[in-house]
Amino acid sequence: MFITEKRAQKIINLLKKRQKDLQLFSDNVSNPHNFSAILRTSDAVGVLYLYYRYSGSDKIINEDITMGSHKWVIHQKVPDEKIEEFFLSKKKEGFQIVATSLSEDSVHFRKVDYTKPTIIVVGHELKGVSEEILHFADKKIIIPMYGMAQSLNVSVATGVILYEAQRQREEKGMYEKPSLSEEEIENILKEWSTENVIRDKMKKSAVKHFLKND
Ligand SMILES: C[S@@+](CC[C@H](N)C(=O)[O-])C[C@H]1O[C@@H](n2cnc3c(N)ncnc32)[C@H](O)[C@@H]1O
Repeated sequence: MFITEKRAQKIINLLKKRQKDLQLFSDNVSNPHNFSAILRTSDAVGVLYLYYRYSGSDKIINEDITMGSHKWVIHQKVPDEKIEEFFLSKKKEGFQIVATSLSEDSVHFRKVDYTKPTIIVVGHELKGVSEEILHFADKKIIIPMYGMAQSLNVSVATGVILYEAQRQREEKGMYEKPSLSEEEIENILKEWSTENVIRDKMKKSAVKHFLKND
């Protein structure tokens, strides 16, 4: 074990609030600031799984923006050739696919029941969500816009939608009852405890400690 009991308890408490059936898919959000802000909001709302497609070559996570939150959200890249398989398997697992789309046939984002197993799809800064993924959407949603600009920044839009999901889930008491089983919590805790994440943190604090006492 690389962590103290106190820290382990803190992680367990966090995992008890994680909403394993509220997931996010980032369809080629390409600006690391945006992607990192999305990760940070996901952590705040209790999202455990964030999937993403990314074709850029830059590092997609900016740690100055995530402020460490990326360590507590499981983020997995889905390769292009696995997109279809990914969404078909999510549907099979019982997830509704809710994709953002600035089109006229989209419904108001608050008209969706986010207490159901849901995967929310947000899209590229210029191109939006790809047709390929819109094809799998059970619902298309829009945040009403009353200004001059046609759309919101993608990380802002994600925050607005995720906090509506959080509001609905809070109302239903879904943060009071863990969605992860004890076994799942134990496995994630084990993984997070031994991952470089925590070892790095320990190393950093050890370095600080040594520096102080130098
Ligand atoms: C800047 S927008 C993309 C605009 C693009 N021209 C389009 O038509 O989709 C980037 C992403 O932010 C999210 N977004 C921005 N404004 C939104 C809104 N009003 N409703 C829903 N999603 C929005 C969506 O995920 C969108 O794919």
